[in-house]
Amino acid sequence: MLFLVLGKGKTGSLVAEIAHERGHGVRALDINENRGASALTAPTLAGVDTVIDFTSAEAAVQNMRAVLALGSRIVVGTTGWYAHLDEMRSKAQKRGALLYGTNFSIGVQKLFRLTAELARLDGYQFSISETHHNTKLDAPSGTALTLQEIIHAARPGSYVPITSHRVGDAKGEHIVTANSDIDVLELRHDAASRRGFALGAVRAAEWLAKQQPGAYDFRDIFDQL
Ligand SMILES: NC(=O)C1=CN([C@@H]2O[C@H](COP(=O)(O)OP(=O)(O)OC[C@H]3O[C@@H](n4cnc5c(N)ncnc54)[C@H](OP(=O)(O)O)[C@@H]3O)[C@@H](O)[C@H]2O)C=CC1
Ligand SMILES: O=C(O)C1=N[C@H](C(=O)O)C[C@H](O)C1
Repeated sequence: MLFLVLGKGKTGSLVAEIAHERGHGVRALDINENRGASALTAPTLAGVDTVIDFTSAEAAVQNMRAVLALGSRIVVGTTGWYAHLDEMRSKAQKRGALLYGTNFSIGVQKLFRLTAELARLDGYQFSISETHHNTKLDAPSGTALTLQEIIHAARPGSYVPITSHRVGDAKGEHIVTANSDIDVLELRHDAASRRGFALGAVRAAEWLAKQQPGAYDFRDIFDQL
């Protein structure tokens, strides 16, 4: 397959490396080559199976609009753009295809499922802590917001605070804590490197290349990889 990776930063560069290791053709664009989604034209996308975006929230929205308008497929790992989710889902259901996820690590997908199970426990107060590198632009992390949404789905209206920490080059730690008067339960995922995110994104791009137009959340499809 041929993938076009948008963003040559910490994660995008690893996505390109892993896609190449898995035998795919890879092209990559940085901000100077794709400012305002300027590179995302029909000639650039001709022959590309899936575009993969690890840029910024503002750029990702511009990139999704351009890719979907041309009827192409895009995997979006970038976080912080979810105020535009309904718009992007509706565009992708008509033309192209979109797969998005706050976290492409399979370990975190398991954490999501375990959190849904834990959140069914009565008599506990839930809280979330996330720790990332100090160049991260969004807070709370997309993953922490997903964890909060999962707990709210089980316990509507409950107070679930998120604490964000920014430390050195921390790759991404998420802790879900359930506190009662008699005990404390914790679920913790700590990324040792960015490889889990990048590998998940490449596998998602391989999967999306074979799908019909539509909008897909990585949480709903990772079992199919
Ligand atoms: N879903 C997941 O599993 C994961 C999600 N993420 C998310 O991915 C995003 C990127 O993270 P990370 O790699 O750490 O960030 P980086 O800042 O290291 O990389 C982002 C890169 O994208 C570049 N860029 C900005 N706009 C464009 C554009 N229009 N076209 C091409 N490149 C562009 C930036 O350039 P410049 O710096 O010059 O602006 C930068 O080099 C974040 O939102 C992060 O939260 C990260 C890891 C896992
Ligand atoms: O910016 C990051 O680095 C990460 N961002 C994602 C998020 O916001 O949850 C996923 C992962 O934790 C790494």
